[in-house]
Amino acid sequence: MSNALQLPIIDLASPDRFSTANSIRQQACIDHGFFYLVNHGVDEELVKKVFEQSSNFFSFPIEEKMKLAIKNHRGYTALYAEKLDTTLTTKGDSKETFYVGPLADGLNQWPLEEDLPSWRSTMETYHQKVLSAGTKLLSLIALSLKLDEDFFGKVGALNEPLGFIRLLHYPGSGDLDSSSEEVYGASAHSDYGMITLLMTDGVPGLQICREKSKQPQVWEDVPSISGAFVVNIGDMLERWTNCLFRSTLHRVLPPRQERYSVMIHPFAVYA
Ligand SMILES: O=C(O)CCC(=O)C(=O)O
Ligand SMILES: [Fe+2]
Repeated sequence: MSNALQLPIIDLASPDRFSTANSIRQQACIDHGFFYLVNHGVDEELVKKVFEQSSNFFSFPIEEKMKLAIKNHRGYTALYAEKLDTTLTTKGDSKETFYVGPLADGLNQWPLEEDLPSWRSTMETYHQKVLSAGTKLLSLIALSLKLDEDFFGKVGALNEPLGFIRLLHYPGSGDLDSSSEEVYGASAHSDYGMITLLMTDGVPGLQICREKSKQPQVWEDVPSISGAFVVNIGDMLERWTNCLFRSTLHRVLPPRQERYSVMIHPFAVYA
């Protein structure tokens, strides 16, 4: 069963920080665990380039992509290689992924510049810009918890920005083997870390289940808003707030037409 829902919209540039922090607390983080973020300062042109470059990489033949197979949590994972809901007995999620980790430690794997010009610089710029939006958002989240704006910085949660970008490609149903198995684009899970900032190409598929222990589970569609990030609270922030904030279960249905998304878990993913 699924319904469309209206998630709260949070304006990162709003001058009224205290009222924004109140909306973040109640509607965004307590009621839903998911919200839209607008006026976040990440340029639309840059987002467009990230999607173009993502599509350029995923359109390579599998042998080429496997040359960058995942190592140190960076690089390529093939279709069906990951299964976010480990209780499922199906073959895996119908998506392929490319991971870009923190920029400073030299562990990232990059496509060759001659194969994909500006690929690396596009991803590096995106990484930095989203990290900066995430830092601003965390100061509002701190305010919403009645903490000092710079609380997360002071306790060291931003010291080493362990940002991981995940580029995702969900092939359309016409490009997948038809099977009777129940395969998801991304099966049901909650995210680790503090927050996730997600951008999609607008193709539907994302759903959330706000009451994970209620049976039968109710899944609601999350429509995309052009240019807005979909932000969700991760397990660590749920833990740190003693379950006041919600790390909401979500999944992606296998899309009929192909779908791209890009997400980043900006901070403290291992802590
Ligand atoms: O592609 C999406 O819309 C969300 C995917 C997701 O939730 C994840 O990979 O953690
Ligand atoms: Fe997720």
